[in-house]
Amino acid sequence: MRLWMIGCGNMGSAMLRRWVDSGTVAAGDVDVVNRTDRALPDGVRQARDLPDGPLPDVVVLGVKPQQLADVAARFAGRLADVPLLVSMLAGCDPATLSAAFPGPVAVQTMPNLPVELGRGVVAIHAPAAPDAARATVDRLMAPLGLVEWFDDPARFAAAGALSGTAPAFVFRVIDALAAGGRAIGLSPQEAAAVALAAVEGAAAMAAASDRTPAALADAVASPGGMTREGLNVLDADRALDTLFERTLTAVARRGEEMAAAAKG
Ligand SMILES: NC(=O)C1=CN([C@@H]2O[C@H](COP(=O)(O)OP(=O)(O)OC[C@H]3O[C@@H](n4cnc5c(N)ncnc54)[C@H](OP(=O)(O)O)[C@@H]3O)[C@@H](O)[C@H]2O)C=CC1
Ligand SMILES: O=C(O)[C@@H]1CCC=N1
Repeated sequence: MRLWMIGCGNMGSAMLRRWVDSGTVAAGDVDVVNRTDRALPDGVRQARDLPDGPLPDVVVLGVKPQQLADVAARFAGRLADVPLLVSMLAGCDPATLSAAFPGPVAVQTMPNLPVELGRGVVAIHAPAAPDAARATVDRLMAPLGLVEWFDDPARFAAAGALSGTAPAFVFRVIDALAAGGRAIGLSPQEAAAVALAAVEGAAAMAAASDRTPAALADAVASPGGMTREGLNVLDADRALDTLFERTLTAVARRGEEMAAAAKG
């Protein structure tokens, strides 16, 4: 599959590394347009402009949403006959993408950073995409992790808000657990190592188990033991639930603002 990627920063390069590592795309079949060179897989070509020659099978758009108008002004004409445009721009729906880039079938996605390890989530929204385009997108996204299509825009927005941002919140949780470890006497290095290993093990166990996370938490909490005392703090007044409800509500509200701005 031949790809052109316009904007290949933190998120685009994570996807690209997985595509190349998994053999989904050959590095030599990828041309990246960035404003400056980035560390990308060997064999990927990068430049300041689109290459001459035949059009690719797919254009992947990975700039910031605020840069959509600029890149459309520069590249839309050249891309009019490309079959498929896959965007990762938060808030830019298929209609907005098609208005900016007339011609290709426009597919809105919301990936997250762990796609680099094939352990990510990719939410996809393209209700009008024909079956052939959907099949190409599925082939491209399958090696990245969990792939979910949402025809309903509100559910896509909610899923993307959760999946796109959750890695950042989990990274914060790792740091917060380490801070807790320091507070009870561990060195910074010890606390960081123990917190990360505990989160990694717990996430892997939750993924492998047929028990719910709540049941697994109960399995950790021996009656009358240490864990129950800690859970009592987290659960009091729904403290942790309330914190994440407020967090995701703020995320969703910002997503709505970005979607409104993208529509102009
Ligand atoms: N980071 C994440 O976890 C997620 C990000 N996204 C989406 O991915 C997109 C990119 O985000 P992210 O990777 O974090 O941001 P980055 O800033 O890391 O990447 C943006 C890339 O676009 C390039 N770029 C900017 N302007 C132009 C231009 N005019 N022409 C060509 N290339 C350009 C930048 O190059 P340079 O650095 O040289 O300016 C950079 O490589 C956003 O739309 C975001 O909504 C979606 C889900 C998760
Ligand atoms: O913060 C953002 O807007 C992007 C989308 C989800 C993750 N990063």
